[in-house]
Parts: sequence; structure tokens; C-alpha cells
Amino acid sequence: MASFPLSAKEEIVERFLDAAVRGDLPQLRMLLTHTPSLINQTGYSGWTALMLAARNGHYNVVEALLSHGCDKLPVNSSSQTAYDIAKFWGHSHISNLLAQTDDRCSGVLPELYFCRETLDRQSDKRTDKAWLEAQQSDPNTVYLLFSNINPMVSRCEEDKSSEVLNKLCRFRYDGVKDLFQKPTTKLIFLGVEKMNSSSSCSQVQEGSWEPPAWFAIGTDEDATELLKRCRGKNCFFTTFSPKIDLLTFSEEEAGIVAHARAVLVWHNRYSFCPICGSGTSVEEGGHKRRCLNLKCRSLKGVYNTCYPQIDPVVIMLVVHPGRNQCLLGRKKSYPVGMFSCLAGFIEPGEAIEDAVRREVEAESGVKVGLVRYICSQPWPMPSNLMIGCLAIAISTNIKVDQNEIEEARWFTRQQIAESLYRGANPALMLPPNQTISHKLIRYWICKNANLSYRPPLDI
Ligand SMILES: NC(=O)c1ccc[n+]([C@@H]2O[C@H](COP(=O)([O-])OP(=O)(O)OC[C@H]3O[C@@H](n4cnc5c(N)ncnc54)[C@H](O)[C@@H]3O)[C@@H](O)[C@H]2O)c1
Ligand SMILES: [Mg+2]
Ligand SMILES: [Mg+2]
Ligand SMILES: [Mg+2]
Ligand SMILES: [Zn+2]
Repeated sequence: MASFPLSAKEEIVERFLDAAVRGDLPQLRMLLTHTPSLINQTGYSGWTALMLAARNGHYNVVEALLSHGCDKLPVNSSSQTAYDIAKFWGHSHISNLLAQTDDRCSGVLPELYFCRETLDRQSDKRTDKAWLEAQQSDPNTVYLLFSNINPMVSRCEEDKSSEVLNKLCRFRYDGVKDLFQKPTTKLIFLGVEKMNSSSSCSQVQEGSWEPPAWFAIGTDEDATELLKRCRGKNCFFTTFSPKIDLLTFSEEEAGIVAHARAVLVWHNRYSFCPICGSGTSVEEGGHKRRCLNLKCRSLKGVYNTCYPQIDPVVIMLVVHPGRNQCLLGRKKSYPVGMFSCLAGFIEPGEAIEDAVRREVEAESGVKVGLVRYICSQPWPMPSNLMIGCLAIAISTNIKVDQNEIEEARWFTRQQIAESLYRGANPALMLPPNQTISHKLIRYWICKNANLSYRPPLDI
């Protein structure tokens, strides 16, 4: 059989995998230090380094790969994870190690995008007017600029291979203070920087270090005028395709964007008092609006029109009664071949479980029994809270409501695993890594992959 020369990239992957087969830890470490992206690569066999080390009983290599954040969930063409392989070949010390690492560390349920609390919100400071004012003119304070609800960003030029494409543009007081004069400008106190290793200097020990405060500024000023503040930097607003662009921040910045955008959207929607139509004043660091009409009912008691609104949405992976398939749907607006979890807004007076059952049946005709909450994600498009669940179907016939979705289908575990780990299934494209939909699908695949953990639902 003719053999084709390997590309440089293929060659380095093969060297890496070979080191895992032989248990050559120094060589594996050296390659990994030089090229961290090797960690989850597969060779021609479709096996990862972790699978190969598990097959050959190299405990120290498995340990090293896990400590480098290796994903233990990919499956080979026989749907086996590294755990399954170690167990099959009788390497119980390795299968025990693979079963031990907890969900969060092992990537079964990693932190969700938009969920990182980068700043300390210090919500108690929102009512301290003097403190807030002092922070505003502090030279260390950081300002983020939003044209309405779209953040001003600059392109990351450093690492072209990274998924992080955008960086929030940061300003100091002098660069933005003129905007404070405009009555339509919204100023949102986002919190203060959390203390980390770089801030644990002598100043912190002496107690003289104050963590810088962060504010978001929402302005309706002309975007081209605003861009002049960047002084030649490659800055722009994420106006053209917010859904895509908002997924290209670092984890640290994504959490900040989720907070700022949801508050600014609320200000845009609630410029006037929804109870009596009067004007309102903005208080509590931009987290409250108070009606200016002294006779208004909203001034008595707690009115939820005065505080930022969040729209709760259920999003669910429906599992077939036979446990080996899951139900995904596609809207007309999705890219060709993409299927995702079903989702829908929770209605007033409705529990999460009932919303899951109602939305699934309305959109796909499938009836659901047991519902289990898994995780949640703020989704600033513009201010949803996605509540992620697994749900067990008690019927299987599909009857799609064409007004809501275009198609719904049962997919086997094999089809999903192939799409997740090899992208080899052109008929099924899953939503991007940053979405809770992706995480729920992944979670189900892992929990079903004969890992020692048995979820209480026996899903
Ligand atoms: N992060 C993710 O992985 C992910 C995946 C899918 C959907 N989503 C988000 O979930 C949201 C809801 O999903 P859906 O569109 O399928 O919901 P849905 O099935 O409830 O249908 C939405 C329709 O219901 C009506 N509706 C009822 N109550 C509403 C409310 N409170 N707000 C807005 N519309 C309401 C509107 O006519 C709207 O077009 C979407 O906004 C979408 O952005 C996120
Ligand atoms: Mg829906
Ligand atoms: Mg619906
Ligand atoms: Mg609905
Ligand atoms: Zn009012």
C-alpha cells in the first residue's frame, strides 16, 4: 500500500501519540510544553494520547495528561472512553484514577461561558453615593464603553489560532468624563477587581491598595465619534453580528459583558416608569430606576419594574426512554446541519419542570416525564437566564410545530459523539462550545459513557 508523507503537523501529533504508547513521559512533556494544543489530538486510529496511555497501562502518563487539563471524555470508533479502555484491559489503577476526577475538573461540566464572576460586584456599595462618586474620578478606575448595548472592542492580534478574537476597550476617567454630562448616558457600576496574585504586593499588606472599580458606560452618541477615542487602535463596536461576536471574548471578559449588557438593555427598555409613564431617575450604580412622580405606586413597596429584568428560559436535552438517543431540533435560522436542544421561555406562574414539559410537547409532540436541573447560564442576547435540564421522554413520536422549529429528530449516542469529538458527521453540527446547549449534550454523552459515576436519574 502506498504511504503518503506526513505533514509537519501530522508528524508532531504522531510523535506525541507514540510517546503515550511507549510511556515516555519526558518526551510527552517536552512536546506538550512546546505545543499545548496536542493534548486532545487524535491520530489516524482516532485514539487520543489518554486512550493510548490507558490501553498500555502507563499510569504516570495518564496522571500527567489529566493534570494538563486533558479531556477524558472523547470516544474511539467503538464508543469507548479512556476509562472504558483501561477497564477492558484490566488496568484498574488507571480506571480508578479516571473515575476519580470530579465533574468540574475533568471537563464533564466545566464552567460555562458568560458565567465567570471576574469582578467582585460589591452590591452593598451601590447605595453609597459618596463612595461611587469618588471611584468615578479615581485615575485607576476602568470604564467600558457601550454604544447602546454593544461593547466597544478591539481585535486581538496576538494569537491568531485562539478563539478569543475580541478584547473590551478600557478607558480611564479622562477619556470618557465628557460623556457624563449627557442626560442619556447610563453609568453602571460593575464591581471592583478581585484580589489576585499580582495585586498581593506590599500595598495590599499595608492596607493602602484599593482594588480598581469598573463601570460600563452606555451612550447613544454617534458610534463613529466614539471610535475616535481609541486613538488609532483597531477598535469597533459589535453591532453587525452580536450573536457571533459576543462569543469571542475571553472567559474573564465574557462574564463582564453578560452583566453590563443585561443592565443596559433594561435601561433601554424601561426609560419611563411602566406604572404611570413618568420620567425616572437612575440610582444604585445603575441597578435601579426610581419614578419621579411622588404619587406613583411604584414608590411604595418593592416593584419589580424598578430593578433589572431577566427572562428565564428552559433549555433541555430530552433523552429517549431507551436512554440511547436524544432529541434535538433546528430552527430555520440555524446554520445548515445544525441541531440544538429545545428551549422556551418560562411563562408566568410556571415551574421549571412544567415549562420543560410544555415546551417540549408544543415544539416536538414528545411527552416528558422526569426533569432534572443540571446547570444555568446567563445569555445576554439580550438578557436571558438559560436554565439547563435533562428530561426523560415518555413518548417518542415526533410532530413538529412548524411555527417554532423546522425539524426535530432523535440522534443516537454514536452520532452525537462523532459530531462532538471528530466533527465527522456532516448531517449533524452541534452548537458551539460556549453554549449551554453544547454543555448539556456533552454532559449526557459523558454520563452515559460507562464512567463509574452513576447519576441519580440513571440517565
Ligand atoms: N444558549 C443556548 O444554548 C440557547 C439555545 C437555544 C435558545 N437560546 C435562547 O433561548 C431563547 C428562547 O428560546 P425560543 O426562542 O425557542 O423560545 P420559545 O420556544 O418560547 O419561542 C419564542 C416565541 O415565543 C413567544 N414568547 C413567549 N414568551 C416570550 C418572552 N417572555 N419573551 C420573548 N418571546 C416570548 C415569542 O413569540 C417568541 O417568538 C431565545 O431567545 C434564544 O436566544 C439559547
Ligand atoms: Mg423554542
Ligand atoms: Mg416554544
Ligand atoms: Mg414559548
Ligand atoms: Zn411611576
